[in-house]
Amino acid sequence: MPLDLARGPGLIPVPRVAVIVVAAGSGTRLGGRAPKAFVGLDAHTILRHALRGVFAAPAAQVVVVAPAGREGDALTEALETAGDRRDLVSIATGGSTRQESVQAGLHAVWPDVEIVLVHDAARALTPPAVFERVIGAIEAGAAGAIPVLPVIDTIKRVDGPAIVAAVDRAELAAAQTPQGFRRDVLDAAYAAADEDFTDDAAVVASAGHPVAAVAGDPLAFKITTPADLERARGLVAPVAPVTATLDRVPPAPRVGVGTDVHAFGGEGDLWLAGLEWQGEGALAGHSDGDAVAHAIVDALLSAAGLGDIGTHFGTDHPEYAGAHADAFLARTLALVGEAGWRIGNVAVQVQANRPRFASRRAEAEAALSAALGGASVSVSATTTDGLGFTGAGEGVSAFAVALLLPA
Ligand SMILES: Nc1ccn([C@@H]2O[C@H](COP(=O)(O)OP(=O)(O)OP(=O)(O)O)[C@@H](O)[C@H]2O)c(=O)n1
Ligand SMILES: C[C@](O)(CO)[C@H](O)COP(=O)(O)O
Repeated sequence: MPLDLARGPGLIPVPRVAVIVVAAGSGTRLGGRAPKAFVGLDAHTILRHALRGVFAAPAAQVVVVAPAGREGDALTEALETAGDRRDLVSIATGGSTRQESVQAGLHAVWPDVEIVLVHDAARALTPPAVFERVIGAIEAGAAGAIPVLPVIDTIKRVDGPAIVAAVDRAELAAAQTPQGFRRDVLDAAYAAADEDFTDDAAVVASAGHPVAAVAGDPLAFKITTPADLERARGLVAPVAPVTATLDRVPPAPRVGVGTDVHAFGGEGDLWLAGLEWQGEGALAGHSDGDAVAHAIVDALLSAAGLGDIGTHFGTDHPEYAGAHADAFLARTLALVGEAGWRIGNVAVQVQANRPRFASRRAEAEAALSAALGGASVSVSATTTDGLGFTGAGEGVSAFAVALLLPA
């Protein structure tokens, strides 16, 4: 039965659509160092690219289903993509199968939502028009609709190494996402499902509902293997000027800058440049106030185009309250690595009357380098001839520069 709603200039409300973005898979076939959704395509992750397409669709709610432990990062990606639609974002924790992750997302869908689309983050380059076709089919009366592409290869049925039969490919289609359903149909089908299916259309079909097909899009391919990742990276890479060279242009290195300031007045001993300075006054801050480490974090994140320290370590990440440099730097190293970068070098300068760095400079460089996986880190220190707040001994300032190279 069609949803009894039509688009009109303020007369009849349009049905409210939620998009569940399942991003909790591990990506074993990709073989990456991070959950697949957090692997970089360019300066941004697969999840960020997927969310761009989702936020371009007419969604009233966007539920991102994240791997356990990565909910904060998923929230960051969603909020940064949402722009002025941040109120639409919800986060859920995924399960060990796609079906469990979808179920977790369904629990987070708001009560007034009438149409639910389920979309693989791994189909990161899906054009917004695909979302519109799926929504349109449901508004027109389908209980469910999925995008499909014709199968282009000749298909055989096999038994081990033996070809058993030819299969008529005209009867086949390759299923993509977003897969959309009337909310009541999807909820009931998921509640009743007693086996594991690879897509939502199969869950709904097992509950006895017909599912319609709409045209898919080649750009909605799923990033599954390293070859898929290369293809996606090629599609998002800026086009090199034809005059530059006939050879492939390698990705350019990127530099970033960061500064941080903390006032004295914290509790306990001072922590600065990854070292504990017993007998020196502590800096105040949400974490340990290590301005040197924080300036380095900002420099690395800015070089990678990943925002700044507030983006990844703000008050919505309570696990970093009181944390020391090693926790901040290790996480930052992972973030830039997942985005496809390795550290060339980092240089940081401290402005402070105290502590005196001369006797511990090598120790500080070693501690910061170790936290950054062995990257080259140089530390310099200066006073400001009694000028400014550092000259008055009120606090510490640090300025860092970082160079990133394509991984
Ligand atoms: N437990 C899972 C498994 C998959 N997915 C999501 O479902 C989509 C399709 O999964 P797919 O990419 O095929 O699976 P992965 O588990 O990510 O990869 P692999 O099978 O290679 O491990 C992806 O966006 C993935 O993040 C999920 O949210 N939770
Ligand atoms: C929903 C889906 O994208 C349909 O193609 C699904 O994730 C497929 O998973 P699989 O890797 O093809 O099993």
